[in-house]
Amino acid sequence: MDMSSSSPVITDPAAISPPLLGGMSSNLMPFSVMSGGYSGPSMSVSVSRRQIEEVIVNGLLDAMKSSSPRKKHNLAFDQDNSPDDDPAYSAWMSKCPSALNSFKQIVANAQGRKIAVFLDYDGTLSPIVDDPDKAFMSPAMRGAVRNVAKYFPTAIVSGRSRKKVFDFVKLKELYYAGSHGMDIVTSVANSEHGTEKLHPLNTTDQCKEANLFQPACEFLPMIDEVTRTLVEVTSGIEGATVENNKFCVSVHYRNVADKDWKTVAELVKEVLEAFPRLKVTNGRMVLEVRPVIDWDKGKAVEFLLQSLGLDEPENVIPIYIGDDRTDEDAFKVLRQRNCGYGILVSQVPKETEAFYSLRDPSEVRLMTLLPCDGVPQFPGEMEETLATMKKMKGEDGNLFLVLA
Ligand SMILES: O=P(O)(O)OC[C@H]1O[C@H](O[C@H]2O[C@H](CO)[C@@H](O)[C@H](O)[C@H]2O)[C@H](O)[C@@H](O)[C@@H]1O
Repeated sequence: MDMSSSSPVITDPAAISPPLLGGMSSNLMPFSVMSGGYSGPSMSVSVSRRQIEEVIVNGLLDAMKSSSPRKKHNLAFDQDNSPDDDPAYSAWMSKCPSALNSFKQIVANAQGRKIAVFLDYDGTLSPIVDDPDKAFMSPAMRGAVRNVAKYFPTAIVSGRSRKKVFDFVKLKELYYAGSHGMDIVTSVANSEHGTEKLHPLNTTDQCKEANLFQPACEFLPMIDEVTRTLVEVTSGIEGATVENNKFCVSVHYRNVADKDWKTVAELVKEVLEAFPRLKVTNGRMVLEVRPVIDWDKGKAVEFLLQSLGLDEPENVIPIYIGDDRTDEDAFKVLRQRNCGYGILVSQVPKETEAFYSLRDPSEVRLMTLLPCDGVPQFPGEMEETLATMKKMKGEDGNLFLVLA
C-alpha cells in the first residue's frame, strides 16, 4: 500500500481528514503535529503525504515503545531491580501511595457506605505473560475474588471478549464487561446485593437479547473483517499475533523483535485507512483497534453502577483496580464523580488518574484478603498480618495464604 508515488503535496489541514487520520486515536498523535504542524489556516508550510504518514507511524511507534516500560535490570546481579531501590518510584509513591498502606483510611472512608469492586483482568488478576492464551489466574487469586464477591458486588472490566475473560475467571457470581466495556450483561434478579445479577452462561451472544448492553453492536461485521485483514497482513512478522475480542481487536507485538515494531505500526495504520470508523489505542505491548464511539471502561463503570442500583455517590464507594491505559478512563470517572478510588497496578511510575497504587497481582490479592467488612480474617494487627503476608509470596509471585 505504498501511496508515496502518487501523493500530492498537502498544505491544507482539511486535506488530511479521514480516512488518513480518522483511524488514529488522538492520544497517539504526536503533540507537535497537532499543535505545530496544522495549527491554523494561516499555515503555509508544505508537507508531503509521505511525511505526514511518517509522523503518524512514528507517533504510533513512540506510543508502542512506552506502552509497557520494563523494570530496570540490575546487571551486577542479573535480576530486576525492586521498585524499592528506585528513587523515581519512591517519589511517585508519595503522589500515588500504596493502597495496602492506606487500607485503614480507605476502610474508614467507606464506613456506612456500600462498596462496589471493579477489577481489570490482565496484569491485575493475572500476571502478564508472553502468550495471551495462557494468562491464567491462580486458584488462590480466584478464591480471593470469590471471597470479595461474597461481600460486595464485583465486576470484571476487561479488554478481552466477555466469553474469554469468563473462561479465565470462571466465577458465575461476578458481573462481566468485556471488549473494554462494550459488552455488558445485566440480568436476573439477585437477592444477595439487592441488585440485578449477571449470569454470563445463561446468555447467548446475540445483540437483540434484552439483557445485553452492546453499544458497538453494529461494528461486529467490521471487526470480523478488520481482524481477517490484520491477520493476513501481519502473518509475515515473526511473533505478531492478532486476537479478536469481539468488539475490538488486539494486535500483539510483545513477541516481535524491536526492529519490526515500526512495520507493525505501519501495517496497522495502512489497514485502518480503509476503516475510518475504527481507531487504534495502545495497551501493554498491544495495539487495540476499536470502534470510534464514545464508550470506554469509565462509561462501563457508570453504566454498571446505574444498572446495579449503586448510582448514589454519597452512599457508594466504587473501587476500581487496573494496570493499563484503558483503565485510566475508569479512574478518571471516579475522580470526576468524587467518589471511590482508582488503584493502579504498576511497578514503574506512571501518569495516572488513580488515587492509590499496588505493585503487582500478588498485592492485588493481598488487598482482597484484608478485612473490608470490618471482620478481620486473620488474627493479629493488620500491619503485622501485612508484613507477614508480604513475605509469603509463592513461586508464581502470588501469595499462597488460604482463606479460612
Ligand atoms: O483490559 P484487560 O483485561 O487488561 O485486557 C487488555 C489486554 O490484555 C491482554 O493482553 C495483555 O496481556 C497478555 C497476557 O499477559 C500479554 O501477552 C499482552 O502483551 C498484554 O497486552 C489481552 O490479550 C488483550 O487482548 C487485551 O486487550
